Amino acid sequence: MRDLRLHDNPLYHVGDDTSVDPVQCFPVFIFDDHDFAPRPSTCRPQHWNAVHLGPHACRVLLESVQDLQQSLRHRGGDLFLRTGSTVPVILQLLQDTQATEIVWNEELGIYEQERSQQVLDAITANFPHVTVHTFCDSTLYHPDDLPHGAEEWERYAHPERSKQSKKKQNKKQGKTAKSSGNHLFDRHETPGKSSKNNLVDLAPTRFEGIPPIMGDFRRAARDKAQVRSCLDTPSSRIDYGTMKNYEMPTLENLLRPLLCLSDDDNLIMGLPHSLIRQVCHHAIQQHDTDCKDNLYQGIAHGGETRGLQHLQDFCHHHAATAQRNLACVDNHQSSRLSHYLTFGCLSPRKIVKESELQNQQTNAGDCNWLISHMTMRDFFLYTCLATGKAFYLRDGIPVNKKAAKMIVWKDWQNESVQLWHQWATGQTGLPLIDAGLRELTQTGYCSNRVRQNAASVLTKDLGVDWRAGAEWFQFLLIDHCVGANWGNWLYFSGKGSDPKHRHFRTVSQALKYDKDGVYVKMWLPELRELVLSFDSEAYLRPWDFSKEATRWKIPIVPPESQYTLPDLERLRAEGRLINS
Ligand SMILES: Cc1cc2nc3c(=O)[nH]c(=O)nc-3n(C[C@H](O)[C@H](O)[C@H](O)COP(=O)(O)OP(=O)(O)OC[C@H]3O[C@@H](n4cnc5c(N)ncnc54)[C@H](O)[C@@H]3O)c2cc1C
Repeated sequence: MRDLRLHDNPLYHVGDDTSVDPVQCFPVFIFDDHDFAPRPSTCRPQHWNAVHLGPHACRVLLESVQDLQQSLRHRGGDLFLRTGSTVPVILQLLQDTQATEIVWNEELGIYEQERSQQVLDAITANFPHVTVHTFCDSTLYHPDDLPHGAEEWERYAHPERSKQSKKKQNKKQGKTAKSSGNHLFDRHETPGKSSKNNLVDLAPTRFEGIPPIMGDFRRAARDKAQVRSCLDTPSSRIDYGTMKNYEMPTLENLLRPLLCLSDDDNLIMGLPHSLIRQVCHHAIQQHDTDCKDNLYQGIAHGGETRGLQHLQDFCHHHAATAQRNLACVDNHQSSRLSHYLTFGCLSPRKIVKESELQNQQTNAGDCNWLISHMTMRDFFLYTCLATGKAFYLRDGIPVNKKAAKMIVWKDWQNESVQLWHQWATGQTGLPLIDAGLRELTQTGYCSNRVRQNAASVLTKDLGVDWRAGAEWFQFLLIDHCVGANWGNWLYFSGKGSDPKHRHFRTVSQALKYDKDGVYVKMWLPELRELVLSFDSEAYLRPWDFSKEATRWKIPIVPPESQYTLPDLERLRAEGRLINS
């Protein structure tokens, strides 16, 4: 599901280095029912449901599959579509095609890995002669190229420290696992599996010793691993096979389990079915809407073809002047590449390659930030793999344990459920947060700045279990990716890898990153109607503007807690705080 592209995709190069005859190939995509149907939520299993793939992500997925099918058809092949449950579908396919090899790219997440294991076990049991190849192709660095074992990670993350204790290390070095080199098809056997299979090793034990701090990870990964070169589009040696194909499902079809929720069904994240249906309708409306018609350019479509065009355009015309820190970003201010990466319509190596090309052409570091963000993304993806199930625990994996202890989660009682509802539906009274949740509901996207603030308020101000926020984001985001979403939630809730324990003061953030109030006005029509002021600050903290204050809802957290100390002092000195 996360490799919907032809460029830089090892699936289309299997056999390049071995066989003489062309390889017959049947590219298949399975719409697995489990991805679209409600399942128990992680944080309130008895009462609430969640879904693996929300409506906006479904839309982008469908567009990406459609695009890939078109591209394969242009090459004389096809993308064969199936629906149902992955395991029986694959067994049936092996039966129908009499294939001797099967290849897939791994999805990076613990539950995703469990599914992959189930498929592997079923194949081993039913088709012992079939060889399985698995790849890990959604990260910048290949897992085989990263350091192995705690000592090697430490050595690359802290070369200075390591030099000092070289003597000590030399003794131990014999015990350190060896890196497996830099070959394209290096893979690790999973112990106990048939030796003919070529399986990439993504078990948590493989990543033992991975640094919990982002800077350390990036340094070690950069210094130890090379970014592998991009593969061309499919090998010309592929002979596309033919078999029965099925119709592309419609988005309505995929969203049926959500569109048909009834009173007997558990609520998705405790929220009314009407809201869930509303999100579905937004997604359906945006399907095939041309983003150029959209004033805000907020609708992002899926597919490799669009992804490659957008990447080129962004790197060459906008990356140098991008302002990704703002609350309101269109697709010139921030790259808007995340949904292409999520579904594998673009490979991270392709992004780095295009960035380097632009850097060379301008002899400047226009795209350095983008390259650096690809290693940041790897940090979250690999941390997720390394952490295993602890990644989903309420108390998380804090690097700053002392500070993490200060965050106490409220029990799920009436008060916290109400706070949760207000936050999730964009009714907190804090314009930046409410605008963010509304934008997410309608489009499936909001900027990194807004995501950070929303996470900080829910966890550090309201004390609501971070996993509820992560699951609601999982439902809403077009670019949902387990490592990036859950990892960032852990980070900003104070239960993850943020050593500084950042606490965002949302009003001050709005004063800095949405200073003209463009963003909040765009997403909060009621604020626009209520506040008719020339002073843009009135939109960012309406309760402090006398006329409007009486009619604007009082924020659910004390407003003064949402200013930095310098802002609070300045505004107090100027006599501009009325209700704070
Ligand atoms: C609470 C929270 C949840 C998030 N959930 C996701 C998610 O599910 N999927 C996702 O791709 N990103 C997630 N992010 C990270 C980030 O917000 C988005 O990647 C970014 O906003 C997407 O917009 P863009 O493509 O224009 O990014 P840009 O700012 O242009 O960055 C370029 C690329 O770098 C990567 N990137 C940037 N920041 C991060 C980051 N903090 N963590 C990981 N990768 C990053 C993304 O692939 C992004 O496309 C989350 C951040 C927070 C705070």
